[in-house]
Amino acid sequence: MENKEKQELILVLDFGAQYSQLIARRVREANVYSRLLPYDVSVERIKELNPDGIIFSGGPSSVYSEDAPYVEEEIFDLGIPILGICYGMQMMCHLLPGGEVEAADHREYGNAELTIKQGLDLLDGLGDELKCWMSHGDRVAEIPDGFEVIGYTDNSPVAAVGNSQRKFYGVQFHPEVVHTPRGREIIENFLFRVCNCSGNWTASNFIEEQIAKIKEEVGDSHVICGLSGGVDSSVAAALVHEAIGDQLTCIFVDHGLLRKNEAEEVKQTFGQEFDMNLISVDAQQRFFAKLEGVDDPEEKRKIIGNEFIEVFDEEAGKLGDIEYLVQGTIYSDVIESGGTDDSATIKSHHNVGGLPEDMNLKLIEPLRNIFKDEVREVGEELGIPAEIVWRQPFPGPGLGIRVLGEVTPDKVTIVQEADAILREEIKKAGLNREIWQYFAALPPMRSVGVMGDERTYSYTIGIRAVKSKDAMTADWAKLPHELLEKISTRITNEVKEVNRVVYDITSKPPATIEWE
Ligand SMILES: Nc1ncnc2c1ncn2[C@@H]1O[C@H](COP(=O)(O)OP(=O)(O)OP(=O)(O)O)[C@@H](O)[C@H]1O
Ligand SMILES: O=c1[nH]c(=O)c2[nH+]cn([C@@H]3O[C@H](COP(=O)(O)O)[C@@H](O)[C@H]3O)c2[nH]1
Ligand SMILES: NC(=O)CC[C@H](N)C(=O)O
Ligand SMILES: [Mg+2]
Repeated sequence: MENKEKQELILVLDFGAQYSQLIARRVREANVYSRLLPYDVSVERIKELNPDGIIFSGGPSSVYSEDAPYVEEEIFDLGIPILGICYGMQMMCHLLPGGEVEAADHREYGNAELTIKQGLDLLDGLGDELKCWMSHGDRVAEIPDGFEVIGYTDNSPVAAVGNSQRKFYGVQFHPEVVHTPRGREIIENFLFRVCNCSGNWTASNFIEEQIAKIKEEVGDSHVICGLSGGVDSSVAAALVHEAIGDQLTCIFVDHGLLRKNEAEEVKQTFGQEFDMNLISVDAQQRFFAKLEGVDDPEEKRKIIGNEFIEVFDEEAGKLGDIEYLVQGTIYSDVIESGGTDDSATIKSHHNVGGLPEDMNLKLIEPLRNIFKDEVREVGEELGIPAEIVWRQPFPGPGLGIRVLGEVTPDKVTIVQEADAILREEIKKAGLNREIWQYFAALPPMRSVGVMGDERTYSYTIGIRAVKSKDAMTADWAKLPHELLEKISTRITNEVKEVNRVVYDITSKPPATIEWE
């Protein structure tokens, strides 16, 4: 890869701002690859990564408070351009000689009008006045030696600073949020004028590069992947398959708790269209057998999780001689688990349900540094069908936690049928990409109804549809009444064992998204 164009890289150091991820996204939207790292990443590590520029995010701290987070000061000696945003600018000014930060008399939240004194690369081409968005209580009182004030607002005499020689810049406002309408241009100025990036990062470049990397690492070894048909594992598998073809074997476990037609779709797409080595394990009997008579949700989850590992382990064992395991770990997984960069030999990893330690496989996680929507972009570029790329998240235990109480094959069928109708109608209404997750659940109760002059005593289906950003909190979706009516009518007409449909109007918290 020596003669290949170097992949440009911008590091975003996170000081705990709400918007850190957004900064990283904005950079990538300009086709420059970016990574978010904790603020205390060592200068050694930064040198290794050799970025084209560094952005310091905002953050809740004040630079003069006792436990304020700082970078190692040697970072300023690397000759790498730096942009500090809000806290990031304050910290830079505080650490560099001559600079001083103090609590401001007036806090500034919301919109402000920036007057640009001079462009100095960062603000070039933006005119004299700029709408910007502020959220701060501290301000830069003295700028560091060699710096100039390049913009100010009514409340902030120092709202933007720069040292064009050292290529250090700071803005008190937030160019990454939409409320700074021309913020994108400021970020682009930093990337293209200050850091001299060319913008060479796209989904197809990413794919090319990952393929080269995987080939080099894997050599002639054999690789397995737990394929769920979900977005992440599908895209990871397709990418690795593109790299090493037949050396990859995917293992798909049909635990009988999948959605209607899901098993067929996965086999069709990956086994036939992609022509991957796909072992599809029909494990329905053994899952149902283990779940018989169990109605406690936690116990059910444990049983499903354990059985999963057993099946997976058995199949991997049969293949013998496997050196690597592909996982669809994505950036949010890494951030959530506070993980670091270097993938190591695994022990038990919850992501594939906790693989046994003695499997001792090395991990391949090609999606580790990208976001869900970028994963989807890569998936589209790889030619994975839209139904899979745009699929809503689906929990590992599947319908096992949507049939409340004891799980039986009959009950699973009821949920599958109702869920298929719900999905069809939501899609027809054009809401499928807008709603985070929507599904049917079957409570363990019956109620009385009347159908065709006959008394019925049948099941109730609960419909859940939520909007969310990260599944940590969720709002119930305000579906149009006509749509709900259609769904209800179809379910009671077409799913024989159901005589009542209810809509879940609880948010998370206090409820959770799933019912178990
Ligand atoms: N039925 C299954 N067969 C094989 N592996 C599975 C199955 N269900 C889950 N897995 C493994 O567990 C991992 C975690 O599942 P998870 O639901 O978090 O991700 P996903 O299914 O790939 O994507 P999504 O989050 O979009 O559902 C998957 O990436 C996959 O490797
Ligand atoms: O892979 C998974 N394995 C699980 O055991 C599991 N339980 C819940 N979920 C999904 O996580 C999100 C939040 O769900 P809750 O609000 O119900 O906790 C929602 O998107 C849920 O669908 C799971 N995903
Ligand atoms: N949004 C920020 O980064 C705030 C920085 C600092 N805490 C201030 O109030 O000025
Ligand atoms: Mg899934």
